[in-house]
Formats: sequence, structure tokens, C-alpha cells
Amino acid sequence: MTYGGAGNGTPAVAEASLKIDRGEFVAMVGPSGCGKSSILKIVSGLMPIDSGAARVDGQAVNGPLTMVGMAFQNATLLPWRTTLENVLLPLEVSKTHRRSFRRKKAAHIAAAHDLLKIVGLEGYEGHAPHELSGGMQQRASLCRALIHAPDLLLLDEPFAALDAFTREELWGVLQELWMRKKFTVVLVTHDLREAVYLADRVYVVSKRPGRIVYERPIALPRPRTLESTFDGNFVDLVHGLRDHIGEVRAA
Ligand SMILES: Nc1ncnc2c1ncn2[C@@H]1O[C@H](COP(=O)(O)OP(=O)(O)OP(=O)(O)O)[C@@H](O)[C@H]1O
Repeated sequence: MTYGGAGNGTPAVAEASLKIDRGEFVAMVGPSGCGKSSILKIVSGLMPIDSGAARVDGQAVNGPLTMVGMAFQNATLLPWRTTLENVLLPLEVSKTHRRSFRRKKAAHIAAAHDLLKIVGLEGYEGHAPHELSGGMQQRASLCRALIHAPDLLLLDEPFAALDAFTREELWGVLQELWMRKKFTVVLVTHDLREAVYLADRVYVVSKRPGRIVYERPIALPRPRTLESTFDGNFVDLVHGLRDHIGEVRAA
């Protein structure tokens, strides 16, 4: 995939061959600017590819997918909407879900309340985004990404803007959501501890144009806890990934 068109544009992704199983939690790590976000854009249908193939659920990706939930580094909640109204937003704006939202509004509102409860935002449904901390806003943005019960959740450094304590707390929140709902996740992160804590499999991407250069299954038992991040196994996995990133950066 090349920004600005094949030829004299910027090649962003080269041979990024990977296959993700339904319900799997995958993390992608690699040097800055290597093409990780571009891979997410390809998978979600936001960017077309010049050659190769992208398939989700067996179907070729030809345009933006509606069965995908996305969350980014910044929560980007609409400031004039309450927390609950922000979470419900995708159901109102998406053509696919609008009709179901109107017909089963009470059920969807109840689902939003349930999600907000799981992420610890019970009681904040009526608050405006500016009344929430950064971590609370990011929790709400996770709920918004999940309100239409997507089969696939794409996360682009969702916790990068948060302080270390909040970030680690949200690893647990995301793990719990995933263990309950079993959607497929692709997480782009620079944080190797985050990748090992959350993922079933970690992919290392080369310098731009991105290629998958290393794949590491993470067989640690779940639920993973913060205490477990100090175990020898966990630390070894993080060091192993760090070595691979070091090699990629030096290449
Ligand atoms: N809209 C764009 N137009 C032109 N070039 C772009 C655009 N977006 C990204 N690029 C280029 O494509 C390359 C890959 O970008 P991408 O955002 O996928 O990298 P990344 O691995 O997610 O980076 P980071 O880790 O810093 O977020 C970058 O080197 C960047 O220069």
C-alpha cells in the first residue's frame, strides 16, 4: 500500500502477510512510522491496497467495513454529548444500525449501560466528556467502539496518551471485555508489556514499508494480572520482543 499512489508516492506496507483467527487477540509492534496504522486502515477498508489481498471473514475488503469497532490514541468524544450519548453514537450515524437503533432503542441503551458498567463508568452516563478524566474518556471510547457488537476491534495505540497507572488498569478492563465478548482484536502499540499482557500473538513489523518479520505466540494463562507482568516468563517474552525490535531498527 502506497500513500499518494504507486510510483512516486510513499510506500507504507509491503509484504505484510498475516492471518488472524476469529476471536484471537493480536498485537502489532514495530518502529515508529513502519506502517502499523496503515495495516489497520487496510483491514478496516479505509485505505485501498495497490496489490495483494485483504480479507475479513472470508470477504475481500473493498470499502469501509461496518462490522468493525475502532479506538485511537485520543478518545475523540463529542463534547456536547453525554457519555451515554457518545457511546450510542455509532448506532445513530451508521446506516446499517440506525433502523435497529430506532426500533430497539431501550435494548441498545441497556447494552450501553452494561458496557459502561463493565469498564467502571457506572454513574457517569450523564456526564459530559470534560467532566471525565483522560482514562475515563478512553474507557467510554472503548464502549463506543463495542456498542454495535463488532466482530472485529481495531485499536491504534488506545492507551498511549494515558499515565502508566491508568494504562495498566485499562489493560485489565480491555482483557475483561474481550474475555466476555470474544471479538477479534488487532492492537497496535509501542508498549511491549502491553502487547504481552493482552495478546495471544504478537507480530513485529519491519521499518517502512512494513513487512511482518517475526511472530510470537503468547501462551500465558488468562486472566493475566499486573502481578504476572513481573514473572520471569513474562519478562523474558518482553525482552525477546525488544531484541527483535532492536534488530529491525538497526536493519
Ligand atoms: N496520510 C498519509 N500520507 C502520506 N504518507 C503517510 C500518511 N500516513 C502515513 N504515511 C507514511 O506512511 C508510513 C507508515 O505510517 P503509519 O501511520 O502506518 O506508521 P505507524 O507504524 O503506525 O507509525 P507510528 O508508530 O509512528 O504511529 C509513515 O512512514 C508515514 O510517513
